[in-house]
Amino acid sequence: MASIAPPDVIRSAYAELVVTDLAAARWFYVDVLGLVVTAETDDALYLRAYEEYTHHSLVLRLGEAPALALLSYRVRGLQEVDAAEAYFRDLGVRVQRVPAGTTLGIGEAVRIEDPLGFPIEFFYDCTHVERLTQRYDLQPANALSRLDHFNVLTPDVPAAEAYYRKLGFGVSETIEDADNLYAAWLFRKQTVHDIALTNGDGPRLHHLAFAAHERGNILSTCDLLGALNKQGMIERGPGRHGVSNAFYLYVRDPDNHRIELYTTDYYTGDPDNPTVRWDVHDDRRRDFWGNPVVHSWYSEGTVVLDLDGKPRALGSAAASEEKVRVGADGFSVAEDLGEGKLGNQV
Ligand SMILES: O=S(=O)(O)c1ccc(O)c(O)c1
Ligand SMILES: [Fe+2]
Repeated sequence: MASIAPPDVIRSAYAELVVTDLAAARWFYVDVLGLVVTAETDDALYLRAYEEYTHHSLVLRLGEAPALALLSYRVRGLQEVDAAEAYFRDLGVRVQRVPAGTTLGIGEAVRIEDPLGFPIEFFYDCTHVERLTQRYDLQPANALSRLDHFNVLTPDVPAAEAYYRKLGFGVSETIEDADNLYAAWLFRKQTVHDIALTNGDGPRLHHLAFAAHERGNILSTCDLLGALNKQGMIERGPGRHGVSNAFYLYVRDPDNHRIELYTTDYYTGDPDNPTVRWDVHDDRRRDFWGNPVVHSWYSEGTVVLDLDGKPRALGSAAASEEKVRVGADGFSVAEDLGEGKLGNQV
């Protein structure tokens, strides 16, 4: 029997995070990161970045405990929402068809619990709102332009990569060695990734990333956090990634969700775009300047909910990149060298 074609996914479009203090989250995402409020209710905030005309790219919903409630992809038309329903019913995963307005601003959609254990949505119709690309009168120094990607923790990266390749995603970069595939970056839009797969106990969310137009926007967030004496919210960076070539900063929000600010990756739109394969022993892979990766970046992630809002149990990862002896991480080599010495110091 002919296999059913996957839905035509355009891009990673929005995520819904559960936060335990909506006012604290509003301060962080609006007053500090500068996201724009499209809509606000007693228990939810609908936020977007300056280049976005679709209703939102981030929903913050008040709840008991921090969690990821949904990762949502936009597809190329309502017929692709139908295609998503057919594809995933055939795949045998849990599928829900939800009416327009289930999420404010979003039309009819299909929601699934994907084979990796994540709550995923596919939609097309949505409310259009003012695109603020040239509203320089509103934009702060650290303005963000758009949601760029999701990064998820999963115990079986090879299986996850195969699942997303079957969904029509291209593989832009990987981190591997002879025995393991530790991480993979996959795309539908013509940049490095819409989804990245990070080896670790999962399903958990590793981070959501927003793109900025230039490094200065990201450095302004660093300066703002310092000025507010909130520099402790910076987890990793600023720096230059090896994988993706992007300039980056990772911050943790009041509920410890990880947000990446990201700029200047590269075009991947030609059909023969080559996959960049990094050896896990190359200490430029995670930070091109060889700066160490902090332990929390490897070990911590956000709990994921199922479609009933219940936290998912975790599967444990077999291999661990963190344990591979690499100078850049400092951390792993330092363990070998005893107290205080960084592996990349002579
Ligand atoms: O740290 S990595 O260089 O592997 C990296 C590359 C791109 C990303 O978006 C990321 O979060 C992490
Ligand atoms: Fe990222």
